Amino acid sequence: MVHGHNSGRRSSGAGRPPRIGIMGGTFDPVHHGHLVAASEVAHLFELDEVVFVPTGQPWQKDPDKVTPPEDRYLMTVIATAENPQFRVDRIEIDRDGPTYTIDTLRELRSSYGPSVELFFITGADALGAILGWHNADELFELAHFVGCNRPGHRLSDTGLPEGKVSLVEVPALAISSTECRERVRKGEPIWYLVPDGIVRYINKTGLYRDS
Ligand SMILES: Nc1ncnc2c1ncn2[C@@H]1O[C@H](COP(=O)(O)OP(=O)(O)OP(=O)(O)O)[C@@H](O)[C@H]1O
Ligand SMILES: O=C(O)c1ccc[n+]([C@@H]2O[C@H](COP(=O)([O-])O)[C@@H](O)[C@H]2O)c1
Repeated sequence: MVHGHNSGRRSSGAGRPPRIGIMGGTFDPVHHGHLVAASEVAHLFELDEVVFVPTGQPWQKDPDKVTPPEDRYLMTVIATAENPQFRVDRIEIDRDGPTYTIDTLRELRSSYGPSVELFFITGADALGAILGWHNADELFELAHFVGCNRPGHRLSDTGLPEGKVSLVEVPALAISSTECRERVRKGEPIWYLVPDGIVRYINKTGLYRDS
């Protein structure tokens, strides 16, 4: 198990460089689709740790429709707290300006050290849009990308650099944050779509009720 950012010089228990997964997302709210994808990729790629990175200011989304970062961060902490292999990083929440994955990968690469292998985990929809991300070309030099299937989205690596992307099948969960928010707004249950603690956090704070 790898703890903290300065563990890059250590080898993992398997005697190889540590392998760190990075699960970036708006997590508005975090749901079981995110958690299953992270867990399955951790298993398939023998990751030592998965770092969940809630976005600060997702520049391709309408800022008026995105929940404050601190709520999204707290929900991600609650959802991942029981898994010793998962942790949450504030790196994007605490950075000013629009959130670019390239900045996050540069920072994580520099704090973990050069020997660590980084795997950025995305769903099929995010992977399909990756060429429109800030400094897209450089992304693939800093991490290996793992694309996961997602109901309603075609999983493809067409146009992406060879050898830099893996496509994997994870147990398909037709859950989206949009649907969770909409269900809360309509007074419908979201039990079992998200961890129990997220239902309670949303009930306690009143999030999504009037949006
Ligand atoms: N059900 C799912 N299965 C696999 N990957 C998923 C699933 N839901 C989200 N992801 C992936 O997790 C990452 C973060 O997603 P995000 O936080 O935007 O959730 P979302 O459900 O897509 O949200 P929204 O509906 O608000 O767009 C993205 O790479 C996305 O593709
Ligand atoms: O770097 C970018 O330009 C960029 C543009 C869109 C999305 N991303 C990242 O992709 C991940 C999933 O984003 P989203 O919008 O589907 O929650 C998350 O880590 C975002 O920061 C990154």
